[in-house]
Amino acid sequence: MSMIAAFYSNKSVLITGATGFLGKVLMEKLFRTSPQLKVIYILVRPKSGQTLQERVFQILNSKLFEKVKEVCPNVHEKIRPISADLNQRDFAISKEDMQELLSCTNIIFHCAATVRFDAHLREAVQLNVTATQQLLLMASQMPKLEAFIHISTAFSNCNLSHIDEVIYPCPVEPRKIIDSMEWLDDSIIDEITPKLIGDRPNTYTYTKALGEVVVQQESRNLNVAIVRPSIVGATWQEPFPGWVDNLNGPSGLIIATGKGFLRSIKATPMAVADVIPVDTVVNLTIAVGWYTAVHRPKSTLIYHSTSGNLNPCNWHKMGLQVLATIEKIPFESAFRRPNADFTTNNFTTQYWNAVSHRAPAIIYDFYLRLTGRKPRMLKLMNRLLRTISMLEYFINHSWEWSTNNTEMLLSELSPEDQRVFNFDVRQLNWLEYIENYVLGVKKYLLKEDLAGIPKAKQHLKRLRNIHYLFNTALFLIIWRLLIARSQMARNIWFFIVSFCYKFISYFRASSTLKV
Ligand SMILES: CCCCCCCCCCCCCCCCCCCCCCCCCC(=O)SCCNC(=O)CCNC(=O)[C@H](O)C(C)(C)COP(=O)(O)OP(=O)(O)OC[C@H]1O[C@@H](n2cnc3c(N)ncnc32)[C@H](O)[C@@H]1OP(=O)(O)O
Ligand SMILES: NC(=O)C1=CN([C@@H]2O[C@H](COP(=O)(O)OP(=O)(O)OC[C@H]3O[C@@H](n4cnc5c(N)ncnc54)[C@H](OP(=O)(O)O)[C@@H]3O)[C@@H](O)[C@H]2O)C=CC1
Repeated sequence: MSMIAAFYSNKSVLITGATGFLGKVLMEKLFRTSPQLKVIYILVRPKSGQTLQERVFQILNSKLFEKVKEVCPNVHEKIRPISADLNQRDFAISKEDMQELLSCTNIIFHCAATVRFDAHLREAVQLNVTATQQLLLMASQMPKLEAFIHISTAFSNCNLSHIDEVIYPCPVEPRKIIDSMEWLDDSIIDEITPKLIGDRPNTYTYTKALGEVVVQQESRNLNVAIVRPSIVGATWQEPFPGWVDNLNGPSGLIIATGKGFLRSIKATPMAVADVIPVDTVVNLTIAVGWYTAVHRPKSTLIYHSTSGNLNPCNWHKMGLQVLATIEKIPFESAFRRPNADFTTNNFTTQYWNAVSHRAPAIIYDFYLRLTGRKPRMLKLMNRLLRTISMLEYFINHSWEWSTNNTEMLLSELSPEDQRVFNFDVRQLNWLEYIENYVLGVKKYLLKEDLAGIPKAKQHLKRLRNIHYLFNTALFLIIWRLLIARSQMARNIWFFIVSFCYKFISYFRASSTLKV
């Protein structure tokens, strides 16, 4: 029997961010491996016109939860959604709910965050720093609490190239930042943001670093641990390979490549692509919860959930495998034939953005206008290029993360736990993983049926013919213009024609001689 699974039986777990990508997989795994778990409280806000119950219902009825329902048929009774908004004071939780949380919670997994790279500093501080501080305050009033697990990111210190499993100090104290956000107006915050974030690329990584310092400073006598995942990708094995449900990280770029929108990207091909499957992160997180509660380490331990130092893959290999898979399993209704390349400097990037991204979008918009429809492709392309410019930092740098604590934890697990909560990334076969990832993007994100593959292939053939036709027409037009206007072009043309004529005549003559 798995010791970790047994540990979670009869426990009351509190998860923030349970409706997010990582949170859903965490909840699924906890229920599947510990069906005797007492309850999972999830802090949820109503969203997109859906009530809490409707949101939970939607999650439980998704494909991700199919296996759970087999082992834990009453799973819906064990999820207790609590109305909460982490941006509000006391999270806007009702008194009764707060009382229940304070008196019953055994383990907290704090996953909620804003992961947007362009979030305004005030918004990012509120969710990634202030809410963490408030949650710690709440946790300190929970008599039954055994462990508080905070999910951060491996990029919280991306201004360094070698990152250890320690908390690095921030030049300005998080408390001062929290206070100043309350009285500074937006224009002043906008002005000081670049100075505060320094050599980090965005407010996200900066506020996640502040969040870690808050965890260290305000954890009092709680058992606290921090998990730092790198770029979280689709599931590797569980509950099934390739599951993904949002566009973050590589997923959006895989779609953009497969649909033929993204044809080139500025990247360092040999830089490490530190992607980590979401189920690996979740297995580590659950094991960290167990270890922190049972072994009560004296200090806050940080665990890196990264792949680069144990089983590295680079962007070149990843890109090639993405393209190879898309060729086998094409996406439907592609805009152009998928054929992406890496550029390495600003000039070639700008050139290919103009020629390969914006020009076809302008031509397509022209076609839409001619056929009486509203042009939309250039707008879409500009948004994609803006998104890519924000991700570029992460595909043009390499980092080294030490994984001593993660490896120590792996060695502490029984063989059964190592199997059930496998986070040994050395066993990951990248080519297989990427293939399943692309397939998962097609099935679960784009919701495309595999029966449509022959039609998608047919569409790509049509696009190839249009491409050839377009290039031939373009060549003929340019040639016609040149011939009409330039004596030199005419001379070159006559030289080529006479050269070809002589060449053919020579071959004819030599073959006649042989006969
Ligand atoms: C030799 C040949 C080789 C061949 C070569 C082949 C080459 C081909 C290669 C093939 C691929 C190989 C893999 C390479 C992947 C590398 C990825 C690295 C990522 C690392 C990041 C992780 C680091 C840190 C990890 C962490 O710790 S944190 C988690 C990560 N956090 C995020 O990833 C949030 C990012 N996003 C935002 O920050 C917001 O999205 C925002 C951008 C502000 C826009 O924001 P906004 O414009 O306001 O609006 P949105 O609604 O958000 O989006 C607006 C529109 O863009 C769409 N769209 C949103 N996203 C994405 C996305 N990703 N990718 C694409 N599209 C996206 C959305 O569909 C919407 O489209 P539309 O509706 O217009 O049609
Ligand atoms: N995805 C990645 O590549 C990586 C993620 N991480 C970390 O993992 C954690 C989870 O990320 P991920 O699942 O990808 O992110 P998602 O964006 O998918 O999920 C974020 C979660 O936070 C919740 N949330 C946001 N704002 C509020 C609020 N005001 N009140 C209540 N809940 C709120 C969201 O709820 P709602 O559904 O209502 O919006 C959602 O459940 C984060 O801490 C992130 O920093 C770390 C490294 C990489």
